[in-house]
Amino acid sequence: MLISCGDALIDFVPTKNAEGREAVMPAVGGSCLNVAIGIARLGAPTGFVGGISNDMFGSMIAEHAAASNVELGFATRSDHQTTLAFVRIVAGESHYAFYDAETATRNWTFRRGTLPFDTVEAVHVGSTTLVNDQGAAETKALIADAKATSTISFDPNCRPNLVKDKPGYLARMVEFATQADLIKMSDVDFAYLFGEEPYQQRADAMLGQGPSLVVITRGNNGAIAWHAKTGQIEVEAPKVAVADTIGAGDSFQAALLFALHKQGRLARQQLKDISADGLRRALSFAANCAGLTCTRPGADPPWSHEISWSW
Ligand SMILES: OC[C@H]1O[C@](O)(CO)[C@@H](O)[C@@H]1O
Repeated sequence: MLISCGDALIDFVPTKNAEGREAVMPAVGGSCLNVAIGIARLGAPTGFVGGISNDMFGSMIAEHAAASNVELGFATRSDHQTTLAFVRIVAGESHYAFYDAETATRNWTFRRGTLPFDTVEAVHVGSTTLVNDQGAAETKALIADAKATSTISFDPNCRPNLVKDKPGYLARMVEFATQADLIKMSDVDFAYLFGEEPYQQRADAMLGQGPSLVVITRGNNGAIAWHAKTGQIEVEAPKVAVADTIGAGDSFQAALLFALHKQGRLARQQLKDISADGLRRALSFAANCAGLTCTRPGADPPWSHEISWSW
């Protein structure tokens, strides 16, 4: 099975009501839950680790995840409120205002011994969970136990307005990156973390510290990957009518992990040995799944019956 560990929340997605006035639509989100939902909908057994509230929004999250076939037995349910994220789209980019003090997402603990790591092919971590000290510490403990048997996937999914101490956050992101086998980030995240540094230079530095695959997604400009064995591979994004980009990167990550799983290339050594052709197919599959997600509002990754391309 695959595990995604981190944030689950409700996004309030901008829309218009029948009179054309501004309105918001609640939609289940949170990068790490989106990744779990994306993998499960494509058809691989997937569990979610993180906090889910017992409140009304928490029930909405749990029902939505379960309906997408995500195993929730490893999640921590609590009476803390659900994190809420209000989204505004500015020049095509999603901006988030988080209501996240003392929420269920922050009050999650990794319960040692409860996860069957010997049957877990990969663990995905990242996003807003890593902004606060407790979430980062719990995630580190989970990685320490998972690392011997499972591939570690990481997406910083930076949300700058949550970051209070940027140098500390940057150091933490670099530390998580060195723990990962597979790193994916958007071009916007890259610019936030590393400024004008050339992609290739940073990717090479990351590959030298343990990871075997680094991917940068670039919206409608596709994605570029650097792999220790196959070198640089670039794939295009499909041309689509964009509703919004919420969850597109999460959908990309879910589909990439799913494709590698289907190819039998997700385990650490298998990923190191993947062929250029296999990696290109997996990346194209991911770009197509992300494109489909962009055509619908909120984080709504595709189900296997909705896709025609193969991994
Ligand atoms: O996780 C932080 C935010 O990022 C998203 O996952 C999209 O990538 C949203 O659903 C969420 O509000």
